[in-house]
Amino acid sequence: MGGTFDPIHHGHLVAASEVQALFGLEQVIFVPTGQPWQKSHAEVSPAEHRYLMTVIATASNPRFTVSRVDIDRPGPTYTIDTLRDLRAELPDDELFFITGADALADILGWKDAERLWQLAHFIGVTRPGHLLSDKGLPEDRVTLQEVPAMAISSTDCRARVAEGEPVWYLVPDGVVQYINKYCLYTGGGCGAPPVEPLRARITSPRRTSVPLQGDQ
Ligand SMILES: Nc1ncnc2c1ncn2[C@@H]1O[C@H](COP(=O)(O)OP(=O)(O)OP(=O)(O)O)[C@@H](O)[C@H]1O
Ligand SMILES: O=C(O)c1ccc[n+]([C@@H]2O[C@H](COP(=O)([O-])O)[C@@H](O)[C@H]2O)c1
Repeated sequence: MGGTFDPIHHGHLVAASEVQALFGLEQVIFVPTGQPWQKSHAEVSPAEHRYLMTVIATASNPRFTVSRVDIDRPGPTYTIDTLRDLRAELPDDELFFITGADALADILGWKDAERLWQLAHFIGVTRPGHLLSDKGLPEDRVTLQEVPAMAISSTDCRARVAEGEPVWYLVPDGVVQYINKYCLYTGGGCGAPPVEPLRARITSPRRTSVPLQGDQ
């Protein structure tokens, strides 16, 4: 499932969980966009924040994982590249791309749209306020799927935080706390240290200030 996830919310998670169960998918890979070229760049939070919120939101589900392919690839994010990268990582697996009704309606305007169908099967899910239709799309490569209606959008979540309104239960608890910690969506930072790519921290040497028993 590709998305800007700014922030990830329960609408994304319910749709992914429902499709995973109905289609018997081994795993759902959440792929936060690097530079979503159809959204105003100035308004999109740094990719590392969006990636970490997605990791926090999905951590408890053994069928959910998060990929860095889009945020590690420079330049605008195109699904044709996402699917090629995932295909290279998973050469033997069948790929499904989960997308909401609003995104599905625009898909013919995506880069190399006519080639997308060779790389994955597309599952379009219902979304309150948007008509779900596969008109003009190849029938054998697109499946429409009704999912429990969650009238939540990232836009609304950002607006609520900016107004000082709660986003509890619209997004996972850990994401609420992450938003507060880094003062996201408030129009200014709050002195929290900037996030570094997780990769860089994992590869740096481990240190402990607590001497282990028997040391000295
Ligand atoms: N409530 C929802 N129900 C079903 N699908 C959703 C829902 N919210 C988002 N999606 C789908 O999830 C994918 C990623 O969405 P995205 O990260 O852009 O979230 P968003 O809520 O639409 O964000 P924004 O409000 O910033 O545009 C898209 O395919 C979108 O259609
Ligand atoms: O490939 C494209 O041209 C393209 C254009 C717009 C959106 N997408 C993908 O659609 C998914 C949802 O995007 P968004 O902007 O609604 O978060 C995400 O995976 C995007 O990379 C892809």
